[in-house]
Amino acid sequence: MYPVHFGLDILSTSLGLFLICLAILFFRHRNQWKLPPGPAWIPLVGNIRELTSDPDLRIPLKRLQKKYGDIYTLYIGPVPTIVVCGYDAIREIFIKRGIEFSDRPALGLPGIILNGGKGITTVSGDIWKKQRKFIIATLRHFGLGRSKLEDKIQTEVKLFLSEIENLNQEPFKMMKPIQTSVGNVISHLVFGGHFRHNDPRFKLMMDSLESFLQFASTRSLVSFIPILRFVPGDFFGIKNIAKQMQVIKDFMNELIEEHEKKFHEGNIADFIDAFISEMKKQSNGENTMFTKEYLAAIIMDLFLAGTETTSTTITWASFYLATRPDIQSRIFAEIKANVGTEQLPSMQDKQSLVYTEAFIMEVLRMSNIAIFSSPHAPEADVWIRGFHIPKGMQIMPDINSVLSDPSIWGDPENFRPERFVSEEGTLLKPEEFIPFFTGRRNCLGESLARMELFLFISALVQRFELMPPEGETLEIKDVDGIFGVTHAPKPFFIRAISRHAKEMN
Ligand code: HEM
Repeated sequence: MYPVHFGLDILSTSLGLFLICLAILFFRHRNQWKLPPGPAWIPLVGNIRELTSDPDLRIPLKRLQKKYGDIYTLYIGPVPTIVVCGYDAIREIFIKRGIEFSDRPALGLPGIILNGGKGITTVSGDIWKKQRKFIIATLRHFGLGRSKLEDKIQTEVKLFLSEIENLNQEPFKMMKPIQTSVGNVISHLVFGGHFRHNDPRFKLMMDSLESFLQFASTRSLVSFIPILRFVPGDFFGIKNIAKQMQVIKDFMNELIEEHEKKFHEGNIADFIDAFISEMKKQSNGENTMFTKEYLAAIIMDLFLAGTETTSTTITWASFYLATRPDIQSRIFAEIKANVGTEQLPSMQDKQSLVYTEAFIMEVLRMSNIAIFSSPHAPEADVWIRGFHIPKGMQIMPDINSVLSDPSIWGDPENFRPERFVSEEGTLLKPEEFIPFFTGRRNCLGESLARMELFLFISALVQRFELMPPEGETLEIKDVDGIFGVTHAPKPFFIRAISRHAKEMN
């Protein structure tokens, strides 16, 4: 008994002291800074109660915006966070004053486990500027936004279509095959090659990526309360996730070593080669970001940022196609009239496939996969609309508040691709359409993602008719509402009926 009591005394005293320190910090914050208003919070867990008050995260966020206005303070665990809602506030802060708000806040636990702050997505200041410039220039060199890359994507589209064909109309979940396909598009750019859909090494790496993303989700308890990592044992799965991250790091390091062995300055074939070349040029410089550690972290970021996002969007698209046969028929009719059914749609066809592109935009708007974008931080102390916010404080743009704003879209709750088509039949591109966010730190892979979405989705509709499994119905209430790193649909089954086989019967 005694040792237990002793242990509890120490624990309760430490906890008490910790809470007092937090309270002091809070009142110092309030006095020192003039933070925007927000709901009362509980030390350590912050506003977790408000954020989890509805399984659909968008509902409490709307409630908070209504009560506290377009800029309010929310405690995510113990971390004070400024939430920015509505297009006007987002434009004012992230576009007009973008230079001041392009940093990232200090790393949370997922970032520490992921790359210790060395990848592109988590860095700030000068390192971020140099890295972003290098990555964009190098990816462009290897075809980003050009026909060179289109050929590589089409290779993956064909493999994806034959995977679906091989299912012989059996019900399947879209996420797995599409994840491998878009992961392979990144592989082409980064490693200069791709992996078979059943390659065990690639599969292990992709599964580990998925586990990491689930762990890093905004709703995982340790993301809210990083101090929980010190709880003995592995109740929160942190050791397990660190092990999975090691699998990914080993995979990346093996590929980097293979590239180093074959490296030839006259034959720079992919992103890794280009980075190694720069590493050699800068090997004498101090504080260089061209090191093997940075390279591994950047590649990991490109996989993480480029795979889950695109595959989740295509999975949402397959849901809307399967549940809205009227829309699916209209897309197919457009493809049939403008491209035919023999050759796959290409980027050249995009201009004539206005309704197909409008459908993709509506999927991006409705599914709204990056609800909180990524956190930003001011590079110095700043004033916004009369509030005084310290350097480095976490600032979250609420993208959903823009993509579902009735004053912009009229009927945001309805899935209606026509909203992106003008009376003259041309594609409308409203500036408030910001699924890739906006400003200086917007999505670095937007042009790649939009190319992939167009080529995969148009080919899917050209070759297959998607529908729910036989005798079953599928509705938005069945799939809506997993708010992890992305807003993903709950797993669901669909069937793909080959249009060619249907015609032959
Ligand atoms: C439908 C697909 C995608 C969506 C909706 C999406 C959305 C986003 C959003 C909202 C951000 C945060 C921007 C910010 O911090 O302000 C972001 C950042 C980023 N995205 Fe994407 N993304 C997609 C696909 C891709 C792809 C294919 C790549 C591959 C290269 C990629 C690479 C990145 C990177 C590297 C960043 C961090 C940029 C930085 O910190 O400077 N994304 N994306």
